[in-house]
Amino acid sequence: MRLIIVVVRFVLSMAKTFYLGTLLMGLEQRRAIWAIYVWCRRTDELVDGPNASHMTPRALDRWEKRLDDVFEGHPYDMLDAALSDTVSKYPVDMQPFKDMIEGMRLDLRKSRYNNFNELYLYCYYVAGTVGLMSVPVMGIAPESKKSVESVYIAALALGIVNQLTNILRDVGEDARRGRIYLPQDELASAGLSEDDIFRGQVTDKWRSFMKDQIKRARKFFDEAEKGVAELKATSRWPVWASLLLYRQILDAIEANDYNNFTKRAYVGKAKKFVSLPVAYGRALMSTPT
Ligand SMILES: CC(C)=CCC/C(C)=C/CC/C(C)=C/CC/C(C)=C/[C@@H]1[C@@H](COP(=O)(O)OP(=O)(O)O)[C@]1(C)CC/C=C(\C)CC/C=C(\C)CCC=C(C)C
Ligand SMILES: Nc1ncnc2c1ncn2[C@@H]1O[C@H](COP(=O)(O)OP(=O)(O)OP(=O)(O)O)[C@@H](O)[C@H]1O
Ligand SMILES: [Mn+2]
Repeated sequence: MRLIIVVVRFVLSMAKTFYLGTLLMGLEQRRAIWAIYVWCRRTDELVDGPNASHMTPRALDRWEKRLDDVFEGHPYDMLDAALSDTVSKYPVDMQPFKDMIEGMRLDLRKSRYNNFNELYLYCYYVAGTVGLMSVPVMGIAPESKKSVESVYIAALALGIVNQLTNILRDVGEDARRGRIYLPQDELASAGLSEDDIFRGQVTDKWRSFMKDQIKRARKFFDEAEKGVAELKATSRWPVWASLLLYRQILDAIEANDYNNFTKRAYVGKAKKFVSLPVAYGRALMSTPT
C-alpha cells in the first residue's frame, strides 16, 4: 500500500510527469534529458533556492566557468559528469546554457520590464533556452520535411510560453517579493498602476488585462504545437504532456476568475492524470508533415 502511494505521488507531481513521459525513450536519451534537467534545476536554484540571498554575479561567473569545464570534459561532481557525458554523445550547443546563466544575472539586477520585448528576452534566457538544449537530444524525425529552423522556433516558443504562463500564474507571489514581470507599458495602457498589482484587487481592468495576456500566451502554445510532430516519435509524448499540463494552467487562471494575486492556478490531479493518455494519443497521431 505504501509503495502504491509513493508511486502515485511520484506520477502526479509535475517534474515526474516529464519523467514518466520519457520512459518511451531509450536509456541513453532519457539520461541525457535528465542531465540537462538537473543542470537547469541547479542553475535556477542558485537564484531561487534557499541560498539565493547569498547569490552574487561573482558566484554566477564561477558557475559559468564550471560549465566551460563540463563541456571540456572536466566535470566537478557527479551531476556535472552526467552533463559532460551528454554533451559528448549529443550535438548540444553551449550557448543556450550560457544564456540561461545570463538570465539569472538579469533576474538579479532587474525587477521591472518596460515592454513585451524585454520580457520576451528574459523568457528566452531562462526558459526558451531549455527548448534549444533539448532538441538535439530529443532528435528531429528523419522523415520530417520541415526545416530544422522551424523545429527550433517551436521549441523556443514552448520554453518561452511556459515561462510566460509561470509569470501569469505567480503575479501575487512575485509582487510580494517586489517583482513585477508584466510589461509596464501594457499595464499602463490597461489603466493599471504598480499599486494595483501590490494591492491585488481583481477588477474589471485587471480581468481585461489578463485576458489579453492569456490570449498572447495561447498563440505561443499554438506555435509550439506545430513543432511537436517533427520530433522523433519517442520524444513526442513527454513534450505533449508538458505542453498540455502547462497550457491548462492558463485555463485554471480563468477558472479562478483571474485572481492570480492570492489563488494559485492549479491543475488538479485528475486533469493531470487524464493529460498523460491524451498526450500519448496526440503523440501517436502527430506525425511529421
Ligand atoms: C520532455 C521535456 C519537457 C524536456 C525538458 C526537460 C528539461 C530539461 C527541463 C528543465 C526545466 C528547468 C528546471 C528549467 C530551469 C529554469 C526554469 C525554472 C524555468 C521554468 C520552468 C518551470 O518550472 P519551475 O519549477 O521553476 O516552476 P516554479 O517557478 O518553481 O513554479 C519553466 C517555466 C521553463 C520550462 C521549459 C520547458 C519545459 C521547455 C520545454 C521545451 C521543449 C522540451 C522543446 C520541445 C520541442 C518542440 C519542438 C515543441
Ligand atoms: N498541479 C499543478 N498545477 C500547476 N503547476 C504545477 C502543478 N504541479 C506542479 N506545478 C509546477 O511545476 C513545477 C515543477 O513541479 P515539481 O514536481 O518539480 O515541483 P517541486 O517544486 O519539485 O515539488 P516536488 O518535489 O514536491 O514535486 C512546480 O514548481 C510548479 O510550478
Ligand atoms: Mn522557478
